[in-house]
Amino acid sequence: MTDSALAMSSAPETAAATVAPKLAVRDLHFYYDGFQALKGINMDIPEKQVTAIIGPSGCGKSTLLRVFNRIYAIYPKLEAKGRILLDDEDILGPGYSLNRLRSKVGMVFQKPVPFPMTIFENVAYGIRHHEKLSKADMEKRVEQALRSAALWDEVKDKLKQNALGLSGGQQQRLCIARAIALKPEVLLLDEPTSALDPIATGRIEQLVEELKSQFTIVIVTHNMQQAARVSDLTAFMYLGELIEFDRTERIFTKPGKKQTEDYITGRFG
Ligand SMILES: Nc1ncnc2c1ncn2[C@@H]1O[C@H](COP(=O)(O)OP(=O)(O)OP(=O)(O)O)[C@@H](O)[C@H]1O
Repeated sequence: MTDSALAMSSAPETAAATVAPKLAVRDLHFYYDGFQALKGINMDIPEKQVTAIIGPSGCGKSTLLRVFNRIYAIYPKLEAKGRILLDDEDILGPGYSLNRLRSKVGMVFQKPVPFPMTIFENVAYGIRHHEKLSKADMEKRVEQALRSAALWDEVKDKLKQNALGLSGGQQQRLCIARAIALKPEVLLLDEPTSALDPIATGRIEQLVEELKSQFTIVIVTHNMQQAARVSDLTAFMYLGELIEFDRTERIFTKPGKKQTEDYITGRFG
């Protein structure tokens, strides 16, 4: 990110300046086997707000999102340099265990990927990995997660049915329920509606709006209207750099950079 963009992200008019950052990204660089996909990213992601990441294909949106829960950690040739502070603690540091990170940062992918097991088990499975709950408490927790994901009413009478029998939109809400059942603090959504029809998309967008009172949400989207509808802040990336990061309203009405303006007006990308 350039100095001026960094200054902009901490300007008084931005939400980032008025709400304490939940995630603070500091001079982040990322390499795929020597190829640099992220170049010196700096940004403050505020708590309990929705931050959208937009930009043309290949600009590094998904890479940035994935670094937030260190998905790359299992591949030896991928490397992140810099710091990402979650509540002031560096999640890239050697002392921060993946298990701890995964309990604090949940992720939902582009294509809904339910496990081939019952609807109930899909949500309970991850909880068991992190906590030992009584049967009654587990049932309560699963119900709570399904309610928060706006799916309970549709599945409460078929919790023992296989999750693969749900519609695509229901499967994606199940994946959101699975992520929030672990009570994360940050929820990462990687193009969560790109495989869904407009009605299912609308439900997920409404859900994002509801969930932001409980979670800090970061969403990668190709769909600029979606970013404009659901997010409080928008980050525009291009070729691995964070070009501009500001309140969504401002990005879409009065962007500070020509590249941002060209992108949102459809002149490139
Ligand atoms: N596993 C990988 N190995 C090597 N290079 C990769 C890998 N994944 C992504 N890249 C490269 O890193 C850059 C950023 O990719 P990334 O997937 O983060 O972009 P994106 O903005 O999310 O794109 P899209 O909108 O198409 O999903 C691209 O140049 C891409 O080719």
